Amino acid sequence: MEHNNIMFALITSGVLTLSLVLVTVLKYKFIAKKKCLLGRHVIVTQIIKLYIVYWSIIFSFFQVTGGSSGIGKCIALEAAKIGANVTIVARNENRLRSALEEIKGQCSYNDQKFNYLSVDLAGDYNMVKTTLNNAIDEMGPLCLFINCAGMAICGTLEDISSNDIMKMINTNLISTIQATKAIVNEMKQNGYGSIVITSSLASFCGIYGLSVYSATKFALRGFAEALSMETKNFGIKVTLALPPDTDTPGYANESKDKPLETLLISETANLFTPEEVGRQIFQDTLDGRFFSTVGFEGHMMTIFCAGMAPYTFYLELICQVFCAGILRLITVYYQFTFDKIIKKCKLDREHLKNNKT
Ligand SMILES: NC(=O)C1=CN([C@@H]2O[C@H](COP(=O)(O)OP(=O)(O)OC[C@H]3O[C@@H](n4cnc5c(N)ncnc54)[C@H](OP(=O)(O)O)[C@@H]3O)[C@@H](O)[C@H]2O)C=CC1
Ligand SMILES: CCCCCCCCCCCCCCCC(=O)[C@@H](N)CO
Repeated sequence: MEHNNIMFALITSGVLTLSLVLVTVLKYKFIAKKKCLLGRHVIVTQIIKLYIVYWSIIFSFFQVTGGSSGIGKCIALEAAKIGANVTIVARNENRLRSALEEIKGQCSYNDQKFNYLSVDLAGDYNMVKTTLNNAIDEMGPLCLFINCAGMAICGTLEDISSNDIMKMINTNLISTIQATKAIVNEMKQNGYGSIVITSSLASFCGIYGLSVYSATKFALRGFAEALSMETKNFGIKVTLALPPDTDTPGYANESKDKPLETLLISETANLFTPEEVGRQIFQDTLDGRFFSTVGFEGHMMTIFCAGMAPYTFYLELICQVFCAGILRLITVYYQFTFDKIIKKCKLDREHLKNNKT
């Protein structure tokens, strides 16, 4: 009996090993033809998947808009670490040059290529298209395009100037639409790649003091879902990045005149470092996920606010189907706390005003 068990165990493990090797060889042989696997559902064991995906990234070309600062720069650093050729895009050349030096410092291979492009992505479309496509001609087929340019100007609607409104619409919405339009055809012709649209948790929940900003970020959600539908049959994956408050230069700038209500409500989803957020966005993009966020509240909101967004794996779909109802109840509690914050800030402001008079 003992002898039979040993034989059975040996034969089973032999068959399993052989089938794993066979699957790997077939996948490797089939997939190796693709220059880039980003977003590909490489259905082999996790270890082999990581090896093949990361192997395919070496010397693949990535473009990161808003890559001279904050979250965009951190994503560019992650790409450089695993061997990608990286181009960062922004307006200010001094910041681009210093960011590029930092990114070069993270490279893993001597012949990785790095470049920067100084262009206003919300400016003339033909200039944007020419600039981005010249870089592609120079650096090779585009594998991953990350839209990270954006900014927030905080304040109640009556306090936001029409100039600020146009600035947020141009920077957050027009720049992403124009930059993506400029490269999408190239990616479709290649038949592979990934596009990241950086929105915000404020695209799931309109926030006091971020009315116009939330509008631009809600719009990016619709843009990402539609783009995902348009590109999925061309082997392209779209990732919608939904960061909570992230401690970047942009965050420091927007905090200068941020209403207390906005600060206290946004704090609900905590404050993260750009490294944490950038690493998560990069990893989720490699995994071909549609939603990318960090933190408990962020993940709860992607389950609750899924709507008609594409799901990436069955567990995510099951959570959305069975948890959306109860999460709706939980959001009532959050709305109750937000209302309390807003009432208290209003009362405090009135007391302060009365004490002054
Ligand atoms: N920080 C946060 O709390 C959160 C940020 N986000 C989003 O993440 C993204 C990055 O934010 P963050 O890292 O804080 O921002 P930063 O201000 O740190 O960086 C923004 C980058 O975008 C570039 N940029 C801005 N406007 C343009 C333009 N018209 N054309 C080309 N490049 C432009 C800037 O460079 P230059 O000025 O030289 O052009 C800079 O490189 C934004 O879309 C933001 O809305 C979302 C949620 C939270
Ligand atoms: C379903 C149960 C959980 C519900 C939790 C609700 C929490 C809402 C918090 C919203 C935080 C918005 C941060 C915006 C950050 C941003 O974009 C600004 N820094 C501008 O850059």
